[in-house]
Amino acid sequence: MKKPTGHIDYNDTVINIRGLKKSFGDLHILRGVDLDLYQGENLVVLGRSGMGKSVLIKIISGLLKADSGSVKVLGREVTTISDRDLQELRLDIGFSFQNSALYDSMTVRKNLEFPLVRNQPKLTRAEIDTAVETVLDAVGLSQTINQMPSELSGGQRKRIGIARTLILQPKIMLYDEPTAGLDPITCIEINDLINEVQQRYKTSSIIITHDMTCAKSTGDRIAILLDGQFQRQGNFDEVFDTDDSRVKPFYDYNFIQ
Ligand SMILES: Nc1ncnc2c1ncn2[C@@H]1O[C@H](COP(=O)(O)OP(=O)(O)OP(=O)(O)O)[C@@H](O)[C@H]1O
Repeated sequence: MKKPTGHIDYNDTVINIRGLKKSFGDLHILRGVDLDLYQGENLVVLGRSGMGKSVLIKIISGLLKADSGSVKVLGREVTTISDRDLQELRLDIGFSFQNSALYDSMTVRKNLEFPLVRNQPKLTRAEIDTAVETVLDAVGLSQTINQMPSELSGGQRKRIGIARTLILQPKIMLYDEPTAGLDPITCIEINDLINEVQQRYKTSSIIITHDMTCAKSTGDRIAILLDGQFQRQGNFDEVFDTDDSRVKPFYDYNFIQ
């Protein structure tokens, strides 16, 4: 499916990162990262393994602490935020993990209800049912409501994982390698779903991927993390219009070999 033209507001940002640094001992991973995410935008983050892409989104969502720099998410400075405010902010951030992180002992329905019941205890049974049915419909898996995760394919688990994130109606989605380990057809379906989520839920998203088809079909903008900083940003064609030997292999490996 062709990428739909979104509703990106380039006058409004939901994430602003300036001078972000993070080291683990002598390993200097993020070395002064600057990045903005615009309202309604899908931003794809590329970079070699170990460059710190996952560390970056963990810092954005408050799962890891920055060493220095500023990380503003929906106007809140997460480097100095209180635990209570962070908990509240996290409700606006949907984190789609690589392994889908479903509870294997619960049905799809229970998996989807779980974050709702925990975070919105006053909802009625009917409101919970409607919310579950709505997100399942959004990811095209209404028929799986009573199934166990073990009965689902990898692509279906990925979709349910995304649905479970969407049920809290986050403003920001963070996707960590959404197509990893999936066959090419299922990858295309997940890419389409990411674009549908952007349109339907008006989310702003960061998508970490090594999959160039995913980058091309979901990214309004691509940012490449090189040596601890974002050194190339632009649309897909712009970032790969280069002879930089650190950048070209991403493209060549996927599209030429
Ligand atoms: N909690 C931690 N403690 C120590 N080192 C860590 C921690 N988290 C990440 N690292 C290190 O930081 C580096 C960056 O890790 P990260 O997972 O962000 O890489 P990545 O760019 O997402 O890689 P990949 O593409 O392989 O997923 C790695 O060397 C990793 O070992």
